[in-house]
Amino acid sequence: MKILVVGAGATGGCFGARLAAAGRDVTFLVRPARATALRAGGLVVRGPLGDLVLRPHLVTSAARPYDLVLLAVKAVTLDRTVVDLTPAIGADTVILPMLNGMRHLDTLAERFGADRVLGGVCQVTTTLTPDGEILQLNTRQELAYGPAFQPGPNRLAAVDAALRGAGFTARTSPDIRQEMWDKWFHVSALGAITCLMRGVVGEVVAAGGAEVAERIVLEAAATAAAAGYPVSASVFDRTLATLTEPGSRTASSLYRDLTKGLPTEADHLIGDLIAHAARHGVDTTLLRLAHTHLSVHEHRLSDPIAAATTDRRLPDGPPLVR
Ligand SMILES: NC(=O)C1=CN([C@@H]2O[C@H](COP(=O)(O)OP(=O)(O)OC[C@H]3O[C@@H](n4cnc5c(N)ncnc54)[C@H](OP(=O)(O)O)[C@@H]3O)[C@@H](O)[C@H]2O)C=CC1
Ligand SMILES: CC(C)(CO)C(=O)C(=O)O
Repeated sequence: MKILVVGAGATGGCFGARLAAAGRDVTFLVRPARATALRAGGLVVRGPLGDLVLRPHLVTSAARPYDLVLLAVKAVTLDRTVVDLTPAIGADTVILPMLNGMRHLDTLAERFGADRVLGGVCQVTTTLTPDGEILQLNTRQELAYGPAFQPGPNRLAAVDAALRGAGFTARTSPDIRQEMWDKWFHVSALGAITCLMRGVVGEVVAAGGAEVAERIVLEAAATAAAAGYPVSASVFDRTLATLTEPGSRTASSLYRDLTKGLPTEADHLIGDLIAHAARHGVDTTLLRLAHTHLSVHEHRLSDPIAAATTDRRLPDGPPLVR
């Protein structure tokens, strides 16, 4: 099975490297700057499971169809990426997105047809270092997938066979939409509290923020329930425990992007959750606060004037109040 991994970043680089190291036929679609870096230094994955250095097969434009496309870009570049990967989609291509959130499923189905789109949940904690290496922050690496729409791709069994036995847990899901909502609930709540407070979980808890974290978890859970995807008690409890654990260094990719000064998936993750909540009349005051906070960051990235005026003092003048 010919596999195209789109994006050799924190997730695509990690799972793609494992697949390539296991002998699968893997090509990475990357943009030119990433291609240059990977040609110079190789694809490097470091972490508690051991280090891996590969000379991956790279293309900077897709010239032919593949059997399986593993889509591993951030939502912020999704629109551009679906254009770039169009030549890779043939009559029998199956697309497995690794993005957090849900909205990308509709984007992919509208562009390429629902019968070739799988839902996917990617359980890994990885980040790109300034050198472009992939750093795995714990030992969990799991990919779950299943039809996102009915009827689903008829090649699911072949996809499953290609992904299994490559050094990470790969499994089909009986209800991938619920699993995606579970992950979305978790990552949005975690992203909201850590970004809002600008700290990892342990720092927020030490500052007295556990109650705020719990209220954010309740808002996210109420939204999932109202949308028809209630999280189970065990998913709820695990997320609440993760977000309120004293001393924990846990954060999310949303927080890592914010603190690195990068564009974030705020709209895709928290904005879209708020939109679902609004449709069902669910109160999301704290999620909206987090979204506003992140939107200021996004605005500042795209507006050089706002960025340049960060340090401007209030002009001298009469006092505003007595
Ligand atoms: N990191 C994590 O721990 C986890 C992340 N996720 C989710 O996975 C998704 C991907 O995140 P992550 O891997 O961390 O993101 P990264 O930013 O680390 O990687 C994305 C990669 O996509 C590349 N890219 C962007 N546009 C294109 C394009 N048009 N063609 C080819 N390559 C492109 C970028 O390359 P370039 O260098 O050119 O910008 C970048 O290397 C997100 O939705 C995230 O929420 C899910 C689970 C865990
Ligand atoms: C589960 C978690 C929080 C792991 O990093 C994640 O998916 C993310 O950071 O985007």
